[in-house]
Formats: sequence, C-alpha cells, structure tokens
Amino acid sequence: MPVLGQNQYGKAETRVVRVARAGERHELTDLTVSVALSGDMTDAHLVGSNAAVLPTDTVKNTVYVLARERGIDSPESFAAELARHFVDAQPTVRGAVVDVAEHRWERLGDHSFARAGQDTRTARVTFDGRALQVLSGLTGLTVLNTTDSEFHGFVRDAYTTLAETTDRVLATEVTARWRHTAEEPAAVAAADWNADHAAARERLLAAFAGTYSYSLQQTLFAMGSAVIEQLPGVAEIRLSLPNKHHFLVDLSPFGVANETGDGAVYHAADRPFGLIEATVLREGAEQRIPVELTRL
Ligand SMILES: O=c1[nH]c(=O)c2[nH]c(=O)[nH]c2[nH]1
Repeated sequence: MPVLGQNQYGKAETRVVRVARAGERHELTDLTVSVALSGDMTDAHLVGSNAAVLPTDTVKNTVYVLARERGIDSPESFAAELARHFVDAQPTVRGAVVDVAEHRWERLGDHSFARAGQDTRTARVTFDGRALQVLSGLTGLTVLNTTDSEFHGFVRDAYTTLAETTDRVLATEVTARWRHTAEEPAAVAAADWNADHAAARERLLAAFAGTYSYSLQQTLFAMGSAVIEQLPGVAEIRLSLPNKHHFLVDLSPFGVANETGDGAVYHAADRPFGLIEATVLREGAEQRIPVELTRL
C-alpha cells in the first residue's frame, strides 16, 4: 500500500503591489508572495475530503487583505504576519512557509518609478505554531573585480588544462540567505528588518570588493564572515556564488597580443560555470538553512 509522505499546498507567486500615499509623495512596494501550508491534509489526498483544506484562492485573498490592512513594513515582517495568520486561525493548518521576493523600484519623482535592474531582496519565514524562523536574503546581485584575484596551486590530473593565473577578472551573481536568531513572535515583530538587510547587503558588497582573492571559495568565506561579524542577530549565512568566467580572448590568429593588463579583452562566458556554495556559521550555531534553498 502506498503511503502519503511530506505534503504541502498553497498559492505560489501572488503578485501584490501596494501604494502608500503620504501627501504628494507616494511609496511603492512590489512583492511576489508564495505560501505553503501543511497540516491535517491526509484525507484530502487519500479519500478526496476537503474538510481540512483552506482553498488556495483564500490564501491569495489573504495576502491582498493583509497588504491592504496592515501594510508592508518589510518582506520579513509581512511574511511573519502571514505565516502566523494561517497557523493561528486554522486548526487544520499546523505549519506555514511564506516566501517573499521584493522587486525594487527606483524613484523618478513623487509618484514615478523605474524598475531597478538590480538584485531582488528575499525573505522566507517558517512558522510551526511556536517559533518563527526568519531567513533574509538576496539574489541576482552581480559583482565584478577587474583584478586582485588569483587562482593557482590547484590539483592537476590528466585532464587539467587550466592555466594558473595571478591576475584575473572575478565575477559572480550573489545569492544569499541568512538566518536570524530572533524566533519569538514579539522579537520578530520588533526588529528593524530594513536596516538589518541594508547592513548585510552593504557588508557583502564591501567584502567582495575588499578581499584579495585566491579563489571564489575564499571570497565566499570573507563575505559570509563580514555579515556574521557585523550583525549579532545572524546565526548563519549560506552563499551560492556562480563563477562568471571571463576568459582572455585568443587574438593570436590576428597577430594581436591580448594579455592581462591595459586594454585586455575578455569573453564573458555564460555556461558552464563553476558553482561555489557554502554556509558560514557563528561559532556554536546550528546549520539550519536548507542546502537546496540557496539558488531559489
Ligand atoms: O575561484 C575558483 N575556484 C575554483 O574552484 C575554480 N576552479 C576553476 O576551474 N576555476 C576556479 N576558480
């Protein structure tokens, strides 16, 4: 007899845009919200009874009503409020995972905006009826150093052709998730998630730019460490760093030298790419950010 395993359901990727008007100057918040609920859903799968199922349509409506009525202070606080709502209000719902992606807009004027082509801020809040696990994050943050990057001394075997280098372009598109020690609903509600996120993002960028790198692995650890050191409320951070390879183009068929230095010309390859991933922990902290979550 087949047996039902882990299951969850909800509404994925509800797009919610909220406009706050304080006089002439408007504020725009643009989110994609995904909700996954779990609980007593065995009968829905096994015998077709929906008696425990809050419709996903209702889940979507709830996102809109909460956005309207309580506002959106931060992705983290909005996700926490939603997660608590479903678990606290529905006896058949025992757990909720709420994912939020915030799309950035640049201000053009009091009521005009341009979609910013930069990174997306993310939050994932998980609630089990007692503790809130809050993961902040970002994705799509593309950064590049034109020097201060070496890569040599690596293992060589019969298939190794890579040349050692003491001066290369180092580029990556950062995806990061960091977990907060604050898990009490009151502490989560009181935190300044926007200031916290801005500080973490700034530390990631400063560490990327400021690290003289012998590998992307070393840069990753420096970036994670910078966040752990700056933000006392962060227990761990997981980083996923694709190595966006920049290869010097071979111009020798044209009798043109092309070496590292002034005027060097690179091919920005898109695939395959090296993929460097790791978690950096505060000493004594448990590793709880799911490995497979990082690239979502
Ligand atoms: O920073 C790097 N780390 C690697 O593990 C690696 N492997 C490789 O081919 N190039 C690089 N660069």
